[in-house]
Amino acid sequence: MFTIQTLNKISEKGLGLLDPERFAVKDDAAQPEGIILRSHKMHDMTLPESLLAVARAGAGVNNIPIESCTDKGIVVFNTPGANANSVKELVISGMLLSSRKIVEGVSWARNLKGESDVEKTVEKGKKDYAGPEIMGKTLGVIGLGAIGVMVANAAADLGMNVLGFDPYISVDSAWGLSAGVRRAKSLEAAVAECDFISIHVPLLESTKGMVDSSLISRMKDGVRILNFARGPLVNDADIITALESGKVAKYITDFPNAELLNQENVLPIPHLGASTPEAEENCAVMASRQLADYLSSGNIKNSVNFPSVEMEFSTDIRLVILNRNVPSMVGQITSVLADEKINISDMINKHRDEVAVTIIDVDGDISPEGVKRLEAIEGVIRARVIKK
Ligand SMILES: NC(=O)c1ccc[n+]([C@@H]2O[C@H](COP(=O)([O-])OP(=O)(O)OC[C@H]3O[C@@H](n4cnc5c(N)ncnc54)[C@H](O)[C@@H]3O)[C@@H](O)[C@H]2O)c1
Ligand SMILES: O=C(O)CC[C@@H](O)C(=O)O
Repeated sequence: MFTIQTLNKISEKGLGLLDPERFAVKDDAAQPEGIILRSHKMHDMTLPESLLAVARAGAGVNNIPIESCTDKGIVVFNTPGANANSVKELVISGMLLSSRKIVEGVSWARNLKGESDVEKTVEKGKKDYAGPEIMGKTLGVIGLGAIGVMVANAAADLGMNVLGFDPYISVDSAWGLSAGVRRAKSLEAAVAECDFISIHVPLLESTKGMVDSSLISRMKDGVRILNFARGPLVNDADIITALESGKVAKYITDFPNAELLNQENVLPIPHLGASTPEAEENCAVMASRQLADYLSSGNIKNSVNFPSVEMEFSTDIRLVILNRNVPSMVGQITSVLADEKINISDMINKHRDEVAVTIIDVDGDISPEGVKRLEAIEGVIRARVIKK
């Protein structure tokens, strides 16, 4: 039986896939083997010794201490693309809301409650809430992954001129882009001629503060910037200065904070990008499946810190070993098994950057001492036995 701890509310559509005979799902557990979460920040948490895997029901993993997880042999998963459509729809709404003064107009109309001739006042006052269409305007999309590609394509379908920038674009994303999306050769070139700029990159040391005064100075006056990726990608002090001078007309952000709320031209959205039943279910289903598969078979799909690996069971007993990607690991592991007189039925070894995964199906049982000998090999991070 594996214990799965949930650190946020996770859709039952996903958790319901976890067989109750094999998985106990709890929101409080001292020694869980698995964790499923959304935006809960794990950085201050002591990682339990029992923890084998963390599944992020979502895309961003900046709330998870990835390096510590890797060092402790904890496999971290995310759910690429599972909430992309939900974010795309909100980005398109964000462009429309900020261009057409819809929020201001709605708020004005609500305040007419109780007035005698509302129809007449509406027709007279509506001129203050006119705003331009987005068709024919230029959008710059920074980051062309699951969300960026969908945003770029939807904007092109709405008749916008779209420029995309992503120096690390994947082959799949490049194939998925509409022919109408133009490629910008640099970040500066991507933003220079845009009426709207939408950011869709992960929060990393290298992307933190990427929208700062220097980049803003390259933009058109009156540009509207959309941030549905992560707050710290935009330098708050610099965007506030630009909003106050009118250089930036609107900042539409899914990550409001106290300072930004003081700004009239900030459109604050309470992190609703992935808050649709569809996205919540897609993410929960994907996260639950990936976590259950790893715990019960050692197979890995969509991990952000260990390689993908998959092998059908060929016997009833399987060893899953997470190790450093250094020479002679497989030789040392198999010689321990030979010493223990254990026959290997099938085996796979995959590496990614500094780490590797070795799955070995064996014919006989392996003793706890045998597992300890495997774990004692320098470079082995973790070894465990799975019985089918
Ligand atoms: N608001 C929300 O609720 C919500 C929901 C989902 C994702 N997100 C955020 O959006 C981000 C993107 O999500 P995704 O699903 O598209 O991820 P993704 O991994 O599919 O795409 C990210 C893209 O950014 C590109 N990239 C990385 N560094 C770059 C740089 N310096 N310049 C340009 N491009 C760069 C990558 O090559 C990749 O193509 C996530 O990391 C997450 O932080 C927010
Ligand atoms: O779970 C959420 O509501 C937000 C998820 C989102 O920020 C993500 O990175 O996928």
